[in-house]
Amino acid sequence: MEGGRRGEAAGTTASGDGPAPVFTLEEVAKRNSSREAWLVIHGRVYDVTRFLAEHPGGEEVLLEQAGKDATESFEDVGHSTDAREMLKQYFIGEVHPVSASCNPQTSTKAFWSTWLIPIFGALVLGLMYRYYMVDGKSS
Ligand code: HEM
Repeated sequence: MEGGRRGEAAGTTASGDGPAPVFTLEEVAKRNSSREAWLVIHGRVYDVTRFLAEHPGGEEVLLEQAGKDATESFEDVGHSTDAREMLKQYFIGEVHPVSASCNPQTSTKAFWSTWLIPIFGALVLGLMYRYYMVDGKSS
């Protein structure tokens, strides 16, 4: 496959064994131009610089996402299995877990799921308990 050959020829750093390099979101954010374009998809960092001109969806959309977490846009397009396979060629490392949790996008989501929803659930349960207990006693 042509795509595979290109990936190997460029000697992708993280394709071998051993732990993958870890990057913070700040490091990724600096690579946001056609000179150097990195993006994050599902917590993994991809260097798409040499893919810009080849992307079937165009260079524009990749540059728009460069330096950022592109998971949502990548998934919204409904990329094929082939496209997902291609990701491997551009993989350069993982996102630092702490820097990822500082990402305003994900941390807002984490806040809702880890705190607000359980607190709300507990409140509803508490109210229901009170309501039924009081009701039960009075009748
Ligand atoms: C390294 C990451 C990416 C790879 C390897 C990739 C690969 C591909 C491939 C192979 C296609 C052809 C259709 C398919 O097979 O699904 C495609 C289409 C497309 N991609 Fe990407 N893509 C990447 C990231 C993105 C991102 C971040 C966006 C942001 C919006 C995007 C937007 C699109 C669009 C709009 C199309 C055209 C869909 C169409 O015409 O039907 N892609 N991509």
